[in-house]
Amino acid sequence: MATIAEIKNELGKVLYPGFQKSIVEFGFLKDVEQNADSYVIHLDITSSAPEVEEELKKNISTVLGSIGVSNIAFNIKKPEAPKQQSNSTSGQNIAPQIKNFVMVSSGKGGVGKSTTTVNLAIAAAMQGKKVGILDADIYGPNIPRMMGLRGAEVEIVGNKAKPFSAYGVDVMSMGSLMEEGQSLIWRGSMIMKAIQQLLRDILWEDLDILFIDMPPGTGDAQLTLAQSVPVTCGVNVTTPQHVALDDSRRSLDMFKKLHIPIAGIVENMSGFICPKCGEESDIFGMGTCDDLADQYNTQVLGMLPIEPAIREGGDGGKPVVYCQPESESAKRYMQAAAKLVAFVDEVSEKASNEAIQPTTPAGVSACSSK
Ligand SMILES: Nc1ncnc2c1ncn2[C@@H]1O[C@H](COP(=O)(O)OP(=O)(O)OP(=O)(O)O)[C@@H](O)[C@H]1O
Repeated sequence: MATIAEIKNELGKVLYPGFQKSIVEFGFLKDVEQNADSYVIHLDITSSAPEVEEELKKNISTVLGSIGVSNIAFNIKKPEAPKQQSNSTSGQNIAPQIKNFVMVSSGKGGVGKSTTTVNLAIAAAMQGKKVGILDADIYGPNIPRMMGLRGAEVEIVGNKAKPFSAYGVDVMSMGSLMEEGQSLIWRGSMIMKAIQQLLRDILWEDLDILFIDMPPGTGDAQLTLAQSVPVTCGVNVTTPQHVALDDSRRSLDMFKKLHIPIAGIVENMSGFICPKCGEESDIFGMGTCDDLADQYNTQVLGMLPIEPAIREGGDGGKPVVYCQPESESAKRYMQAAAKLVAFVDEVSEKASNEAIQPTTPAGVSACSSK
């Protein structure tokens, strides 16, 4: 007769469908109870998709069968299935009022991902789109500062939070929901819940495009997003040095594995524009992203120079594209946004959301190479 400890130990081998972490690591296993004639496995999962539940039951039965336990009952708590048509791999589309989602990613931190998100989003709004920014960079949420919203109080309506509005764009950030300076150690399950709440519990209006500033790298946040909403396309931000490009490849590979169309690469800190004479000089290299774009069958959306006005705009909450529209950087952001908007329009016209979603079967991680 197996003990509860042995059963829990075996359950540590059961991966959560679509991820490479176990139900125990995610904190989804709540309890194991022994009744007169069965063991009850209590789970609290984040997906409402029936296939996730089925897959879990099957895998748990197999694993426990290997230690001679066959009399199993399940008590699975899960969110209510959304009524809307389901588009993403988990069977969810938790923010159906948003037409398009643009995931802005980078292979590593500090390359200018948030700066790019802010300026591209405002540029798209200036070109007539109804735009929002979701700052999902849980490790360094700095969009509020960049949008001049630092310290602004979140307004709660009913049980939802109302996005801020700045420079013609709706904005919500983890930074506005956490206390300033608060640093959290995020476990996988917390990241998943946080990302889903940022989509579900924020009063997003009907938007043409929601730009999502992701944490750097390729982790649970990216996977959760791709499983929660149909992501229209991804934008990769990198600096031109070859070491940065190597990290970028990981981020671009992630888009491919998640079946997210790649709208393009933004080469940031590409050359330096002298604020005194306006001359452009090469510092980290320029144009190195062209080959990368070719390899991934995509385009370079723009090459943004190191321009003090960009940093000042970010630090001071006065985005360059809006506040200094005559600057070289502002013009390049406008061009990059025009290319991006054209791509978004093309993807959403050509393919139904269903067709552009991750297609990995339950139980196979979207990021595994199997
Ligand atoms: N082209 C640029 N010219 C001048 N300064 C820039 C440029 N791009 C970004 N910066 C500055 O570099 C710093 C880092 O930028 P940002 O916060 O956008 O990077 P990030 O990739 O989002 O970082 P993190 O990984 O911490 O979220 C900021 O101070 C920003 O103002």
